Amino acid sequence: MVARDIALAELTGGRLHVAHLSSAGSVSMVRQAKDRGIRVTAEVCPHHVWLTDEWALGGKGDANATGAMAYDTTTKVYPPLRSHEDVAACLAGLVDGTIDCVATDHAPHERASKECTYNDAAFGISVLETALGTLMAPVHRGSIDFDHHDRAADGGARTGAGRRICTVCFPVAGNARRPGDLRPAGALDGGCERVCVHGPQHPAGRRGTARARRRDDGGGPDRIRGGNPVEPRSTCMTRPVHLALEDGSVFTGESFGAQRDGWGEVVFNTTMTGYQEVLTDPSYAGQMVAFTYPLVGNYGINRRDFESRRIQVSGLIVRQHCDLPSHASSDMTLDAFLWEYNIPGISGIDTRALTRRLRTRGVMTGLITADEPDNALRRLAEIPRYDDLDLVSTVTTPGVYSWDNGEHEGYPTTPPPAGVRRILVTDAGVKYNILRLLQSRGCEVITVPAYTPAEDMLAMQPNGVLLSPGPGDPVLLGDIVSNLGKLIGQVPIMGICLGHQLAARALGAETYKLKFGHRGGNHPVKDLISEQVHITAQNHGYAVSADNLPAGLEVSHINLNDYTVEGLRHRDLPLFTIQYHSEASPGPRDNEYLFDRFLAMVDDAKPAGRVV
Ligand SMILES: NC(=O)CC[C@H](N)C(=O)O
Repeated sequence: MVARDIALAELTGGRLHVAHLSSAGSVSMVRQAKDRGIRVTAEVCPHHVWLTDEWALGGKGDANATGAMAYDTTTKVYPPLRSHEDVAACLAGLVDGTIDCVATDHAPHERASKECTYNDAAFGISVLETALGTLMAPVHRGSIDFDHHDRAADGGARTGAGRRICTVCFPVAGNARRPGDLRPAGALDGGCERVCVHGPQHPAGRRGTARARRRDDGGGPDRIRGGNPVEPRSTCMTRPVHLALEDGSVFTGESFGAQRDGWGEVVFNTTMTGYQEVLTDPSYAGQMVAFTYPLVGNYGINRRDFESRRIQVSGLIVRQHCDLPSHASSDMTLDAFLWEYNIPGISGIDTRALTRRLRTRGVMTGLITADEPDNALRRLAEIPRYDDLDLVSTVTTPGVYSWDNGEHEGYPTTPPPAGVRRILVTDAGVKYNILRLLQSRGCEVITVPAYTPAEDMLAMQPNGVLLSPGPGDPVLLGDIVSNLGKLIGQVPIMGICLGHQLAARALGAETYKLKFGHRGGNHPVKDLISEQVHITAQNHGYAVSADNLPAGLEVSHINLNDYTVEGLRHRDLPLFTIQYHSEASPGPRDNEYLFDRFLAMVDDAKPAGRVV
């Protein structure tokens, strides 16, 4: 291929640049072409001047050590790693100027694309951190000069390999998107999130003053560096942050999203997908969510999947976040999304250990901060406790709006056309999918603030009222509970999650706090009416007590994990309630039947003071 292209360049007088030169044959062809005055330039990747195909056998290049590390997927590159002869030829070509520069196109990888068989692994070596380090190996060996300028045979000046390395570290992610955005390491606290420092004199080294960050690449750099004579001086830094918990434990990770402190009740969610819906679910207000699924952000962010207008969690805790999402509808990375809404994230912590701690100790208040751990723990004591906060007032809509695949201020003053049910949704933290599902079932959907007096709601002549989910402890919402007391019995009601808890309290039932709550997409719940078991999406930390239920109220759904109450119905009044997220988003959709059950109840009931 190189010979053909050189011949074409010679024939046409055009210019040829050979990218990723890697074989001895190609080096010699380029050398001869240059000697003959053909306009050809070439580049080589750092790994092709140092690593041989023996690295693929494991043992850090020791061909006799084939074993567990054989076919190390981090060595799968294109062009492939080649023989000693090829490597020597590339090195010689770099030294004598046949090869004009060292170039990399960086290939950071998600762990998953390298933690698989050699055949399945993606091509590429993560060079964001290793490029210079690898290149420095022959420099340290004395085979190549970093700075030396010599005079080539043709009289032109040649520059040392280090001066000819071309690295482009963008996008680095976070807020540094263009070269001009990058600032020196000292500016880390001033807003620059991640800085890549490449240079032979860089004093920090890998374990220097700034924490070295392993790129999301399947562990390539570390695995390749281990045992390598290279003293890597190419460092990618990120801001270390801590997650301090009420029980005195501190998890140290790396900052992503907004660089500011975040605090709230730390809860874990076991869903494997649906991070956009979770982050925008208003029921998470006042909480920092830890995903047990280890990779979050891999399909990016698109506004169609939002469940409210903004991010509602006060912090995000992940094992690994993905900087290179892959999805046709993705507008931005998870990192940028958090940045946009000024929400801090911490990644790189052992979320499994965190989850076990939360399961054992129960949910706890936490603080994400770059402050020293001792300080962080001291400050934790002053942070308001989740159970004492009225969070509904922070998420409810300020005004009435109607839903028609989007929000419209106000509501129609005329009754809906015949046959169309008017459903009011009280917004204590409503999720858009509730509105979507009602609208798709032919309802006129009007959302009202959580504190709307019952009389005002009834004056809007609804056919039914849906009590929305929402954040916080229902015990704190006495006003809403007494208001509901005036509504129950006047109009068919379905309550979801917080709506379920509030309706239960209005009828005289008790609620209590669960140790670590239910948050995920796979909770089995039995519908005692249909006798069917459904897999459900959940997000709640409180539950209705099955003991001493008031007369007329009976349990309709139970959680098959812990037998807690997951639904109630009233024997005499048009009311039923569900503790979990029947609207899904995220999670299994097989619970939408409850909306049909609600509308059947609406259709059975007499219209409240209005003739349809
Ligand atoms: N999703 C919700 O509505 C949650 C209800 C309530 N805040 C709880 O945690 O139990």
